[in-house]
Amino acid sequence: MAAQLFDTKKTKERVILTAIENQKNSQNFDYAIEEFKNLAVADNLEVVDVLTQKYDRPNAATYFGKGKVEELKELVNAKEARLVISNDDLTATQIRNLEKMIASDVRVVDRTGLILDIFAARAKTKIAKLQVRLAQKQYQLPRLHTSLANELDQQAGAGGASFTSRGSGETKLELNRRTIEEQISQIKTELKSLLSSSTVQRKRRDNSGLKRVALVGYTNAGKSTWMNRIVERYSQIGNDSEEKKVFEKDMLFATLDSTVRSIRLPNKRQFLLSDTVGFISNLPHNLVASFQSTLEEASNSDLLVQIVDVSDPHYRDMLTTTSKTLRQIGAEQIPMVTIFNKADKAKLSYPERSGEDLIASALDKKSLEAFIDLLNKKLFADLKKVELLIPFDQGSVLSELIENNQVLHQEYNDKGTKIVLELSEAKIKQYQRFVNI
Ligand SMILES: Nc1nc2c(ncn2[C@@H]2O[C@H](COP(=O)(O)OP(=O)(O)OP(=O)(O)O)[C@@H](O)[C@H]2O)c(=O)[nH]1
Ligand SMILES: [Mg+2]
Repeated sequence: MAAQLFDTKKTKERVILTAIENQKNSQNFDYAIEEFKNLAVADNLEVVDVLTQKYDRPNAATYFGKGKVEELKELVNAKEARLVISNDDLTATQIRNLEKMIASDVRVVDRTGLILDIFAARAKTKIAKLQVRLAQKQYQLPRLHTSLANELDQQAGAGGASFTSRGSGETKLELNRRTIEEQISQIKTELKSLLSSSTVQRKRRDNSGLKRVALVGYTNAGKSTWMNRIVERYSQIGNDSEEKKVFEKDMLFATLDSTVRSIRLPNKRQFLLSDTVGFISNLPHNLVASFQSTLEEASNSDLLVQIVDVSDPHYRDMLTTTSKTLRQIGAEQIPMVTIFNKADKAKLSYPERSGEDLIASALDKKSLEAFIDLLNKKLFADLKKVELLIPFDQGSVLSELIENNQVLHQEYNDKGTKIVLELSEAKIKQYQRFVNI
């Protein structure tokens, strides 16, 4: 990847981006190009030009039409680019043909390859690194062709081939196919053993019965920042909240793994909050396991909190991308509130509530309170007020109830302690025998 290969050289790979505008994407085409450019920049590449063509169906052999490929070739020479990236996925044939027609030392890759490259640079934990490597291998396999095979000859056994690296080894396409297949099965085995001993599993098996809230939304919207502000203020264990913080940074895909934290509000209501990987259009989510766990996290929630950067002129497109992704993963039925974040930057007044929405800034204390207020209303709407009578010999039940719930009223009679509190249906069932009727 760019980061691996060029960090030492301190030069950026010069790249030309290419895209086809068709009936389907023409409405948001400008935005699609901007998003594409941002991805390239996130991969430490220097975009020297963008070449587009209006075309309803990409050419099966060369993606672009013949004339356009000529134009691309001239542009590559004029701008001294060594890399061409297509906004659509390319087949092995298209890659091979384009590389042949442009120049032998120019690499052609596609958007999915680019996203995987960014992921490879961002992955920090051993599991995340292996997951991305697995995705890269699975992605390479059907796209294997001679020049990639050369590269793999040199890289076999190393930490995963990046598309900006080049080799000049002997071509052994079949051998390389088998090598990749073996690497895939090795990575899978390694991942399996790592995952079985990791906390990821423990989290999945969580049966605390606590409600789950997932922060979702477009990449760089401020999800991790909200997570950290909430953890700082309301984390279960106050003192080590520093340790519980997640990585927040002004970059695409700062977060690659989902993280779950237990939150306890001053009114004793508790829930699990998860920070997830950011969305972007045409996300290769079936490829990357870290996405799958994120998406699982989102689709197993009781409430989604969508964060959107309202200071971005394209925030409406970002909302559309998020709803499309949620639909794809079958999470569109889960109740959702939307935080129009970075209101400070957008110079809007905040915090301001409108129905299920909140205009807010993650940097503002009042916004945090408004957010918690909204959460309280949405997440705990199913709580019912009940009166329980706890006999005196059931002291531990009473203390557990007091510890975990806000007690609205408490008094004693000759049979035991009478308390009034709000409980979920499930909890009412659990304490059915104490319900005072
Ligand atoms: N001005 C301003 N900046 C914010 C606000 N919320 C977040 N940021 C900044 O936005 C950048 C991105 O924040 P993150 O929390 O990392 O965003 P994310 O949604 O987790 O991004 P990914 O993990 O990359 O998908 C950081 O530099 C934050 O400091 C806000 O309300 N106002
Ligand atoms: Mg994040």
